[in-house]
This record gives sequence, C-alpha cells and structure tokens, in this order.
Amino acid sequence: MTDHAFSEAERAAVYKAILSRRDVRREFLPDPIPEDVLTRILSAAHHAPSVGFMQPWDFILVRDLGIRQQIKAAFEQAHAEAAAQFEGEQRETYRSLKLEGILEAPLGICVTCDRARHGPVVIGRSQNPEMDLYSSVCAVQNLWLAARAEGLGVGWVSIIDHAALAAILGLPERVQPVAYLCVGAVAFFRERPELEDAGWLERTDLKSLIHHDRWGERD
Ligand SMILES: Cc1cc2c(cc1C)N(C[C@H](O)[C@H](O)[C@H](O)COP(=O)(O)O)c1[nH]c(=O)[nH]c(=O)c1N2
Repeated sequence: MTDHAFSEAERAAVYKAILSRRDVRREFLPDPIPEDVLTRILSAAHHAPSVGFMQPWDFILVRDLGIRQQIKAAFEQAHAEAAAQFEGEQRETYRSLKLEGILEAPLGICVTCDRARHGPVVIGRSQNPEMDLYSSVCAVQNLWLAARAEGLGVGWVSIIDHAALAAILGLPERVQPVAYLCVGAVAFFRERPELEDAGWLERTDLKSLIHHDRWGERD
C-alpha cells in the first residue's frame, strides 16, 4: 500500500511538470548529464504502464558523435522530403522551423519496442497488437516529465525514416524504434510550444474536445 493522497505541494509539482514540459530543439547546452540524473529519468521511463506488464522498451543511449552525425543526415533527408509535402508560404515557414537538436544535445536516447518480448501471447494485446507500441510511448512520456522535473530538456525527432534509424543503431528485426529523443540541459524552457510561438497552430480549446456519451454531444 502507498499513501492515498498527495500533499498539496506534491500535487502542484506533478501538474507543474506536466504543464511546463516542452519539446526542446534549440535551447540545449553541451553540459554532460550526471549519471544519477540519467538513471532517475530512465527509471521513470521503466516504471511506465505496459500492456500485460510486457515492458517492451529498451533505451539506446547515443553519445557517439559519428552516430549522431549519421542520424542527423537521416533527419536532413526526411526533412527535405517532408518540406516537399507543404505548399507555398507554409513550406517556407516549415523550412524556417528548428525541428531537432541532434548534434547540440549531448545525448540521444532511442526508446524502442521489442514486438516479440515475452512471447506471442500477451495479456491485453490479442485484439490490438499495437498496444506494445503504445506502452513504449508511455515510457517516453514518463521520461519526458521526469526530465522536466530534473531541469533537462527533451526533443522528440520523428522526422526520420525509422528503418534508416534502426539500421544506424543496429536494431534486431523484432525491435522497432518508437522515439529518438535529444536530451540535455537547457538554457531555459519556453512558456508555450515553439510551434505556437511560431504561429503554426494554437492550443485547441479543451471544451471542444470533450464529448458526452457519443461523438459530437457537447455542452
Ligand atoms: C509523437 C511526436 C513526434 C514529434 C513531436 C511530438 C510527438 C508527441 N514533436 C514535438 C511537438 O512538436 C510538440 O510536442 C508540440 O508542438 C507541443 O509543444 P510542447 O511539447 O508542449 O513544447 C516534434 N518536434 C520537433 O521539433 N520535431 C519532431 O520531429 C517532433 N516529432
């Protein structure tokens, strides 16, 4: 048994981490991450919920500059392909955004999903086999929030061909990349998402996303 209730300060700290977490691309400092801090954020990730307690994740810690340069090159290629999908002014805005900090952050963490961990039958996965991937995403979010509490920035780089990333990292066939994260100390955390500051999109009104009993039934 654990304590039933959080104190007011504990509750406030949880919401502070959630509300002030940011995706970081440009504010990284080169300072190394202390080992005890790294262990704590990885432990937070490892305590995420997982379907059937499958714990399908691994954490590849990428410090080697040569490997990070290969990942950056894979990003550049995907970024050029993505830019071609936008039109006109939006393409120019997209090109002007900074969408990764692969070389600036001192550490990359690839969170993976072993799709075959603990055999073919897992509690909670038979109808929806993708639940293992969602579990690894929960690990990503735990890591992201713990990092925020530790004053570390995290930036998710998904503008990359995951097959190329898997090859660079030497992942076995059954192991899929879920997230490549740039992790490091930061100069500061932005108050709002960078995409909001750039005028790309605004935070959607929460009320408009809440439906009662059936789709479309709103207050
Ligand atoms: C699955 C997934 C994938 C990506 C992201 C997020 C998630 C959840 N985000 C970060 C994203 O842009 C950011 O979360 C939102 O803009 C909201 O900003 P904050 O995270 O609140 O700062 C992101 N950002 C970026 O600069 N490059 C990227 O490739 C990605 N990819």
